[in-house]
Amino acid sequence: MPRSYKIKECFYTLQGEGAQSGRAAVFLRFTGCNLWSGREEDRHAAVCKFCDTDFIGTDGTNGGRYTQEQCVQLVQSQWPGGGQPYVVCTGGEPLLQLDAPLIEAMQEAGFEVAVETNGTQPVPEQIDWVCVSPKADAPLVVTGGDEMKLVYPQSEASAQPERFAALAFRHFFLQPKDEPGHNHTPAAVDYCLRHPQWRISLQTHKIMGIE
Ligand SMILES: C[S@@+](CC[C@H](N)C(=O)[O-])C[C@H]1O[C@@H](n2cnc3c(N)ncnc32)[C@H](O)[C@@H]1O
Ligand SMILES: Nc1nc2[nH]cc(C(=O)O)c2c(=O)[nH]1
Ligand code: SF4
Ligand SMILES: [Mg+2]
Repeated sequence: MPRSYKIKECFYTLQGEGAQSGRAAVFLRFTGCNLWSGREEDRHAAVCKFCDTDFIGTDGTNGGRYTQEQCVQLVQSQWPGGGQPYVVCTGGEPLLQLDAPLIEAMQEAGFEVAVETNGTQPVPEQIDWVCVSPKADAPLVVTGGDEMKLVYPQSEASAQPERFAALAFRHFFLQPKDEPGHNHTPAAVDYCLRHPQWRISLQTHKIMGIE
């Protein structure tokens, strides 16, 4: 039996966040995370408490259990043609499942492959774009990449931006934490004004009302 990947959902939209914001992309969302079960009753005790995403199961749009070949076919089926095909692997924590053979198969199909990761798992080196979003109190093993996208604020001292500012990333973003009843954008703006190494990343898909 070939190995299978558990996919929550797969859809075509614009990347809403970070340096690639505005770019058309297929999102491949892997099921499961190592920092939260995904169940609301466990959120208060999770390592990562502010997650905005449902990553349980395989019941989303185009979700399912897929072989490597089926994953590539699914991703290809979402791309409209033209431009540089681009896939963003996210989750949950994609690097619990995404491996070098699947990355290479998507690249052979013409895709540039990006990953959104919490930085707790090693990154296969052939990936084209690495976005790391560290979480307070989770071990950070990925200390370089294309972009650091830190959700701000995280109250814990271990997630202050200063802790990450000297790491080997090309771009440094603060992304205001989306938290019901709070507006964290002014604090993130203020931090960026005082520390020009950092830029703001707004979740523009939420502003636009798209996936
Ligand atoms: C849902 S995560 C999946 C990928 C990976 N597990 C991670 O944390 O990077 C995708 C992105 O959304 C960010 N994110 C999650 N919840 C958020 C929230 N409430 N407000 C702002 N960004 C959030 C994460 O930090 C990460 O950059
Ligand atoms: N449009 C859009 N952009 C995104 N960038 C990162 C996302 C994610 O959930 O990983 C995301 C997402 O869910 N939608
Ligand atoms: S690490 Fe990522 S997917 Fe996991 S709970 Fe946190 S934000 Fe959500
Ligand atoms: Mg999202």
